[in-house]
Amino acid sequence: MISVEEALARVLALATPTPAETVPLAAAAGRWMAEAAEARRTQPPFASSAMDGYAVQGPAAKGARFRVIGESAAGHGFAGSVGPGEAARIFTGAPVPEGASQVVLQEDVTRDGDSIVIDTASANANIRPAGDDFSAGFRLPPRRLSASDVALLAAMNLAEVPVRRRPVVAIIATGDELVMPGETPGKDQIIASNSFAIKALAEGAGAEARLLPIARDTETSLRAVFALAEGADLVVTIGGASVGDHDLVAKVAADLGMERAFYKISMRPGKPLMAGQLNGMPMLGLPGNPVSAVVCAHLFLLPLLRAMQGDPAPAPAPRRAVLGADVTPTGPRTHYMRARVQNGIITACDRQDSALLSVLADANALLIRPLGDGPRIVGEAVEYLPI
Ligand SMILES: Nc1nc2c(c(=O)[nH]1)N[C@H]1C(S)=C(S)[C@@H](COP(=O)(O)OP(=O)(O)OC[C@H]3O[C@@H](n4cnc5c(N)ncnc54)[C@H](O)[C@@H]3O)O[C@H]1N2
Ligand code: MOO
Repeated sequence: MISVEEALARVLALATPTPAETVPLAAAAGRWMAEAAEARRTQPPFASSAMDGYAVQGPAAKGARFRVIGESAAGHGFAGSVGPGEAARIFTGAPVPEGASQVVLQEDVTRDGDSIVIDTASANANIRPAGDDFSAGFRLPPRRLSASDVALLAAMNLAEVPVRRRPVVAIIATGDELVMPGETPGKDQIIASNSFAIKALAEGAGAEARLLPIARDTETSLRAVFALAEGADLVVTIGGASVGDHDLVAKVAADLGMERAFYKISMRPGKPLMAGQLNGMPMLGLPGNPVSAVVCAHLFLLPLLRAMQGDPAPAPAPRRAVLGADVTPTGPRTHYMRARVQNGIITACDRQDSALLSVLADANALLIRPLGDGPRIVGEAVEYLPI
């Protein structure tokens, strides 16, 4: 069995970035940029008013009087210039007229016909200089686009953006015991659940996920469903990864030409994970136990999907918290304990069986217990991954 770190390195070595495609900005949130973006203009392009008020040659002293000679509104600047003793009515976002150096808030003046008198003096200019936000040529390095990023790209006057094509993930649940939610299971059957978590996680990471039909525990059925994965960028199987007589995924994948990167990791849950390259496409064989599949997805599938979209640092980033309750020593496998973290305090869930979806759904973190770690007590610092 190899370590989690070694397994992650081998999984990431399977990643090839997907090709770039150009999408309209309105469809770009959540996508990974394929290259840096460059601002086509300066923002703001002119010195603009931060307030509604009067543009004057400042600083305007208390009691000073100015004659209002024009108006500058957003989208309609004042063509003239403001001299000593003169003011232009101005609104937020409007260009500051030539000659003006201060915008006095309208709340701080009394208007008297064509004049204003300053009631309250202020040192604030209330002017945003040209280029205060960014200048033409400003570069946004490649990253996964947030809502704020797409607004920034819009302000940079970019209508579309080159991004990595969404990796297409084919998800294959395996097992004679499985039926789809809503169907009527036979007396020995259960509902396929893992596939929905894996699909949701993959989509959350920017992938396009396809749920293929459930493969039955026969070589023929598995082969048939593997064939449906053709054209995907990544194939993920769930279950059938262990050593039982009906665990056929490794055999069928090998028969189909999978070059194995590894099988089995010293981690808990998730020991029987397999990974490799199947006809030029990376393949992850997740264990069937629901929690094992989801833990493996957080640790390996999501980093792989990030790497396929060009993320230069795709590995999970552990955070730190202090223990809210004691934990017992770990065994010979790194243990990813389902846990709840709140306000920097993390507490492992009472029950850690890898079949318990109700516990997983209650958890918001995986408490990382290094293999061979001793007992840890309340207040000790530990690492965790948010889930
Ligand atoms: N003799 C041994 N037995 C097992 C070992 C071992 O080392 N020696 N490892 C155990 C560990 S650890 C795990 S994890 C499981 C993994 O088994 P498989 O990957 O072969 O998964 P299955 O046997 O197909 O299923 C396990 C469990 O999960 C349920 N399952 C499977 N797929 C789904 C799905 N899509 N949705 C919901 N539930 C699913 C399945 O019904 C089983 O209950 O092996 C241990 N055994
Ligand atoms: O390693 Mo298994 O994944 O304990 O349930």
